[in-house]
Amino acid sequence: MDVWKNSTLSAGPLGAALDSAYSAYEAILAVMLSLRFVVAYVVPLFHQTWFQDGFRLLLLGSVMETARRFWKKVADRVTESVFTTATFESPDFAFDWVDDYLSVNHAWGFLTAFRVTSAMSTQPGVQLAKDADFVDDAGHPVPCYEADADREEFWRWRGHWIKLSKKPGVRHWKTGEESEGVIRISVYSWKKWVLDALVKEAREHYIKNSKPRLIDDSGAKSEAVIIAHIEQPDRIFEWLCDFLGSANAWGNVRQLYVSSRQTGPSWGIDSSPELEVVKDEDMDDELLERLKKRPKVNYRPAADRPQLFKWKSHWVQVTRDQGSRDWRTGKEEGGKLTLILHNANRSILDDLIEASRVHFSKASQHLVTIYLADQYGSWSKTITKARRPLDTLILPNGVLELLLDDARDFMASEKWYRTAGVPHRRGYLLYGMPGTGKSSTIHALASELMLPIYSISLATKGMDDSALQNLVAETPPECILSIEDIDCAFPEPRSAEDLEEEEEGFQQERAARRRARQEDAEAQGAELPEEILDQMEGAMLPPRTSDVTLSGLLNLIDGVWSEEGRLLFATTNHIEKLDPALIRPGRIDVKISYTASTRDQAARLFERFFPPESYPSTSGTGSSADVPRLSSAYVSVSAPSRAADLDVPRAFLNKDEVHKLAEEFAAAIPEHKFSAAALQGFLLLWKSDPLGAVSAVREFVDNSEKEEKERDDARRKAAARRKARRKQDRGEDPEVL
Ligand SMILES: Nc1ncnc2c1ncn2[C@@H]1O[C@H](COP(=O)(O)OP(=O)(O)OP(=O)(O)O)[C@@H](O)[C@H]1O
Repeated sequence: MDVWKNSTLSAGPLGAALDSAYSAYEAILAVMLSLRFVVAYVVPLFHQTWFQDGFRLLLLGSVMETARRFWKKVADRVTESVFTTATFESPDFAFDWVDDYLSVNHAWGFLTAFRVTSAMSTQPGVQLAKDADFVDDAGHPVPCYEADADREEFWRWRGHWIKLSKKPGVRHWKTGEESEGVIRISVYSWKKWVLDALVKEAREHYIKNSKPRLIDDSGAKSEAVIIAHIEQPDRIFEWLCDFLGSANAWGNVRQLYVSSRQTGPSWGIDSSPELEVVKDEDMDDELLERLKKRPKVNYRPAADRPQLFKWKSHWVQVTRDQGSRDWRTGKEEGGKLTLILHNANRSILDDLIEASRVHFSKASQHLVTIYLADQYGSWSKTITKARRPLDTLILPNGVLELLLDDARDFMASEKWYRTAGVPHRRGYLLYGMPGTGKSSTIHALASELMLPIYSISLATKGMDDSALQNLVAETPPECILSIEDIDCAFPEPRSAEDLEEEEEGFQQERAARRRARQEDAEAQGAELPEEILDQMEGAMLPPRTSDVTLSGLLNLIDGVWSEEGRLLFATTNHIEKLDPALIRPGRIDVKISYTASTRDQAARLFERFFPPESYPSTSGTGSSADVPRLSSAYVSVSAPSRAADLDVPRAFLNKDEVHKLAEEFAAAIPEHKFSAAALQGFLLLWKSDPLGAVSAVREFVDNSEKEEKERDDARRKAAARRKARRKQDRGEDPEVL
């Protein structure tokens, strides 16, 4: 038939008939051949006993297999109608609900297959009570058994038989969150409500009692949670750090940074209080006492596994991502906190942030927070100082009251400003010689008005208009914006000689200012590290000019960002350098001049230092230990010897006596000669001996005047030397000095 197949001719009806006939013939032939084969070879086999047995077995097997299949079909049908089956897959929350519920209710009681791990605080508790310690008393991890049911398990729940199986999934390396795990539950009941009730109960149990499994912030569960990222140096970062510390959120943190520096926010991780110094034979009592004063150890959580803590019955997961650290100050920048609320209700996040704000404000109500600007335009450093009572400032009568009333009135009249179409801003300029209380005034006002201070020093190297704009844009509506050394924005063309001279004067001024700040902090029992002092004065090194322009400053004052009820305080030691446009009314509304102390101020300062009924009426208790520390600053003043016997009861100076001493002290001080800072420095030397202070004040004045004269002479000589050098350089004949 190949002929037909390959033929290009059409076969036609006759061809087709012939073809069919031939096919039939072939089929008959095949059947006959098969029959012949069967008769010849197979039939005889049936006479063989072994074949008959084998055949019977085969037949039986087929029948049995058919019956099994039939039964399975029937059983599946019955199961489908009688059982309710559910599958739970991780990382869905439903997996955790039932996983936890089954574990807690010992549903896997007869199971013999487990996955055993050293306990992780994140997983639902098999054989572990919730919130149990996951390490033993010696600090070693305890084992944790988890069901690994590759076969089915039966469990009786509320009168129903339940068939269980579980395939544990894969764990996330960091959070322990599980994925690809499967739990299958079949309830022997066709009523779906039994399964429903089980799932509901498991869910409720999980929400009420269980510590949730940590979750990955990019994971599938994120739809059912709220994830919030908070970055440094935002203020909320600081509130939260403080709050999380108080909520013991870092209680179980395992990776810590340990340092003796006390900078940065408080994380609430304290060193063990029960540590005690044990005296040994190499230790005398003095050393023991000294060792007992343990330095504070600062623990910071490293970027570690997320931590879970409960806040108002809500589970909150927090992860800390570390920013970069300044190698010099150890201060961290660009850190991040990620909060995951195991709840999709956003109002809980609002509540949490509000609670942290309130907590922060309460904790710092006796403190003033000062945010310091860096040259990159961010508020990168924060310091807190004790509040400064107004009466610690000795200013001409009425000045403080005026400032305070004005600021209060301004803050209370936002509506008036709006209705009158006047920009709601108020500018104050405090100007005058260094050390007369300008910064202290801002500090005291901030304390009284309970406002944070945002402090920018225009002398900060690299500060420019755009940094200034960024900084101001980031300040909150209610704050004091303090711009120090505002005159730096107005450099004058100066000769090299002027510059050199100015630099010399500046360095002296700078040293005095640092000393005053350090002493101020010490008087409050604090210590200002060098880097903070640098920052407080903007790490100002020559040239003491700024890249900030007049228009930049005017923009700052006039710009839209200034109309939010902020109090602007500008300070300068050189009002004469300021452009009149900057300080015209509307930009600067109140100008206060700070001068060297009058006699009256000196007397008040003395009385503030020595309250009545606190000091013995005889001299001799001056702390000689203080002298070396401060003497370099305020010429040599000899402290009296500690001759008086402290055990002998003596009368204390009463109000009149103190007043009299104050007048005596003030009489020795020339009017408008010494700044309050200078007088304060002197009085600090005698802080426990008012009589000694009075008897030494004349020497102090004489020495100071002498020193000033020497300084002037030295400055004049240096200037003359420079002039002579320049003449020589020009080839002229230098005058002989
Ligand atoms: N009028 C004052 N009353 C009380 N203490 C003062 C007064 N003036 C200065 N002091 C003290 O002197 C120190 C320095 O004061 P402060 O920094 O306020 O001066 P300042 O005028 O801002 O100086 P500068 O212009 O150098 O910044 C502080 O310890 C402060 O307590």
